[in-house]
Amino acid sequence: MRNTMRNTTNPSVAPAGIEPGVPFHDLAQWATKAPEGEKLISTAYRDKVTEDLRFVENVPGVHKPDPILVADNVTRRFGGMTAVDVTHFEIERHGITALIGPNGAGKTTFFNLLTGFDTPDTGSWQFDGKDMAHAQPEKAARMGMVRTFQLTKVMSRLTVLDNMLLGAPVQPGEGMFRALFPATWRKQEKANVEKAEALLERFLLIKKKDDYAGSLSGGQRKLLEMARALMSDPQLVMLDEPMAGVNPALKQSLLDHILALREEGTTVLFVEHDMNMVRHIADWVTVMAEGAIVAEGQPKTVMDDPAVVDAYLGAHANIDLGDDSVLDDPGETAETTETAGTPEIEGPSGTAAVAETAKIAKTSGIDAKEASR
Ligand SMILES: Nc1ncnc2c1ncn2[C@@H]1O[C@H](COP(=O)(O)OP(=O)(O)OP(=O)(O)O)[C@@H](O)[C@H]1O
Repeated sequence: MRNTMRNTTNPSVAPAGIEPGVPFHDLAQWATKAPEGEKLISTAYRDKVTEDLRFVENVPGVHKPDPILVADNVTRRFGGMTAVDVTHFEIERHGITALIGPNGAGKTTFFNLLTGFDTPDTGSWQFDGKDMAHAQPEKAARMGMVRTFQLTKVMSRLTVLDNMLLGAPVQPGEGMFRALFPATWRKQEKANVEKAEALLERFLLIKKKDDYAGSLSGGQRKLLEMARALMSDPQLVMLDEPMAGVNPALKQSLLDHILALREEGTTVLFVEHDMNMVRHIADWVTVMAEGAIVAEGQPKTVMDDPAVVDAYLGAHANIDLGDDSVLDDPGETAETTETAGTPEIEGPSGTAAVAETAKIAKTSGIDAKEASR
């Protein structure tokens, strides 16, 4: 495997703590290791995934060489309508997999099922070899599987830093642990704050850490939600429409963060309608329509397939297939719904806030009362 991790000022010297060829999993440290003005660039995982997927057949439900998630016969019906009917689905470890398809194809419902936010009528799936079919969101998060939402679920009336701390992994028996070992608990809390700050630094939100999350723009909320998802050092991050509502300036930043995740060894599954993004960063594309997986394969093969374009991408196909300039075009405003710098303290309050906080806290297994303090 070729390793091209390099230090941009002195290519022969990797930053301290980063060994060539050795995956570097400590995200918080990663965020602080790159010297000022430099980027760590590695293609080790991209190379591995490209190699692994090179000879995989482009057929729905195909087996992959090193799957981190394997799902079988997952169905979900709403009344008489079948929203999800997936016979077999695998996600290649360390890869970036895009899940695409027309509106109403069942992508979000499938996400909800896999992460324990909804219950299937039938089906089973294993994450890293462990059965997950009945796992609640907090258990899924503890096991290394976290997600973000199409409409961000940041807590408007909590500070940016407190939102980050909601994503910190829970300590087993936290209440008693805290009472019996206050010093150890304080040490853990300090470590969580340090990790949160390092991630905020990396996601360019550190200056906002004491601001209410409600004052962030739409794009910044997406960044915050992604940063919060990383607090538990997940192995698999599932992003539901990360680009929706993000202005072009922040799109590039989001793309870079997703690419960086792969190079740290994190597996990414994302739902997206922005075909330009899919084509730029996906190692593998899976197409859903009417609840089923109807095509999957190498991005180029799938996205250039006229049958897929006509039948499944529909209205989204003409946006930017083949048009690289969309990412850089500052004049593109069609998807820009964010209002950078405009305070918009809305969102949950009172009991609604507590309920909402509890829901988010559950994804990381946090005690809800603690989260809403
Ligand atoms: N809670 C629900 N009750 C009833 N029907 C639902 C529910 N959630 C989803 N559906 C239906 O299930 C189908 C799949 O919806 P889903 O949101 O999963 O599609 P999607 O592919 O994510 O769409 P989009 O790209 O627009 O987000 C749709 O017909 C939707 O109306």
